[in-house]
Amino acid sequence: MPLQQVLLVVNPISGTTNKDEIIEKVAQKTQVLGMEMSLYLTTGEKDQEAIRQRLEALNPARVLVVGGDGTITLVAELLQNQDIILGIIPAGSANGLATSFELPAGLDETLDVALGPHVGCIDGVRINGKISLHLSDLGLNALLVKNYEEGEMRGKLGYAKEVVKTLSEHEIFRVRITTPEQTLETEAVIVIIANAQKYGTGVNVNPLGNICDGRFELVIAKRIDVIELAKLLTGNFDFDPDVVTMLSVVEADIEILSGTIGFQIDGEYLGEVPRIRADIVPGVLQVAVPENYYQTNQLPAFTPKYPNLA
Ligand SMILES: Nc1ncnc2c1ncn2[C@@H]1O[C@H](COP(=O)(O)OP(=O)(O)OP(=O)(O)O)[C@@H](O)[C@H]1O
Repeated sequence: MPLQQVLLVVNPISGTTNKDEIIEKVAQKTQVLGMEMSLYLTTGEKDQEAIRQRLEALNPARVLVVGGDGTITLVAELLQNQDIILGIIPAGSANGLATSFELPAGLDETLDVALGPHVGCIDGVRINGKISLHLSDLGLNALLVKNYEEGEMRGKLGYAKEVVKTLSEHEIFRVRITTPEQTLETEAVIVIIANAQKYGTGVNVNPLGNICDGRFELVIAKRIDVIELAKLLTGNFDFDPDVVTMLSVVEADIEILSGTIGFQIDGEYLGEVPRIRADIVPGVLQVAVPENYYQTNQLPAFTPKYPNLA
């Protein structure tokens, strides 16, 4: 029988983790498990096309990704609706997706999960034709992402500096949100389109979120309010409806009535837009998760789409 193929995609420049040690360990573990590993190092140029070719040539059962959200999203786009499990080895400055799956801290434990038998699913949210797997938004945070991308300082200090700048220059906009259930017109500083619960920074914006429930949430903050922000951060979702509204939906049409506003998908700033349409694409990805993931999160058990791989 041919050996099971594993493609390891590594972004050599993401975060500060030593990638050589990870590559070495994956090589050892796959060998012990009777799998064959191939390595692809990203270059920052035409990586998606190069990975697509390797997927076609190798037909792997799994793709392990070592990088931040950018690299994971790049690979995840190629794995949609495929018979391939994604294993995440977080090694970026933003690891939002890893946070959602509560991956263990140590490298050995992370690899055991990434190569292990437990599989979860991720819904996608299709926004203006692009797939968001995590968190996207209009307004305040998109402006922060833009400022951070354009700023010269990286890391937490650079981020903090841009938070202060962004809070001083953010704008309040008028928005009309139409869902199958209702139409809502309101002022907002941010409209978050949330598939997951937390941003990569650990900020919990969507306590109700489940990444595989066939729905996504809209979190609309009408103004910046310290008390409501503290509630969000501590997972208390008894919001003052005058400040924060949450809607759980399968589709939404979001129109900016006061012109255009900054928009970001999964940490990538995409410019100002007058309108977005979003709808859920259930279970587009299969992801290796820790054994107790479903129990600790009180989620119904997930039956893999391709049980032969689990
Ligand atoms: N070999 C490379 N050289 C330079 N840039 C690269 C290389 N490989 C990938 N990249 C770039 O790395 C970015 C993705 O980084 P990723 O999100 O995985 O890590 P990160 O440390 O969280 O990054 P960031 O701090 O930019 O969010 C993409 O912009 C991609 O073009």
